[in-house]
Amino acid sequence: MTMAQDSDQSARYLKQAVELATGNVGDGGGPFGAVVVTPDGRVYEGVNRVTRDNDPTAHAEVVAIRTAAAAIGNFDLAGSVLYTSCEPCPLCLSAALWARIVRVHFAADRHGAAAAGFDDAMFYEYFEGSRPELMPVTRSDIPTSNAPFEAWRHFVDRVEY
Ligand SMILES: Nc1nc2[nH]cnc2c(=O)[nH]1
Repeated sequence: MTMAQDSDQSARYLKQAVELATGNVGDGGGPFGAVVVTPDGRVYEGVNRVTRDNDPTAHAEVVAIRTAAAAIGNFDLAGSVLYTSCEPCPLCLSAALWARIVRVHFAADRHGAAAAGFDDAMFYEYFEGSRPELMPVTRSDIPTSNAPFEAWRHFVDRVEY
């Protein structure tokens, strides 16, 4: 594929993600949509389902990743590209990293989301270290802290991910 064809395809999938996001508003969901495209060209869609499913993790990108992984029958989406209507929040970025997504394209950014009342930009500040008060995280190192990892290392049939 030439670079021009590649960028045409990117524009098409990004437009698809934005259309999903806009359509999702009328369906009672948040204004976010996403598309996962696998290396062999299969396309999986996701829309934000947080309020409809009472699931705070049901961001469009996470829904698209879950849909793709379930359809393919593999938790590893290596080589797949994620197109999303809005800059992925830290949750969605983490989901993409765990899925081994190779690249992310987004349309609107965290500031556009903030202007619409969403906390994406604030959560970035938390991860950058400037808003620790948002959610303190503390460690208690108990005697069995590492027992689960020891069990994992010794389990010969483990499926690594
Ligand atoms: N990128 C993104 N940001 C969000 N902020 C709130 N919901 C979402 C979502 O589904 N996707």
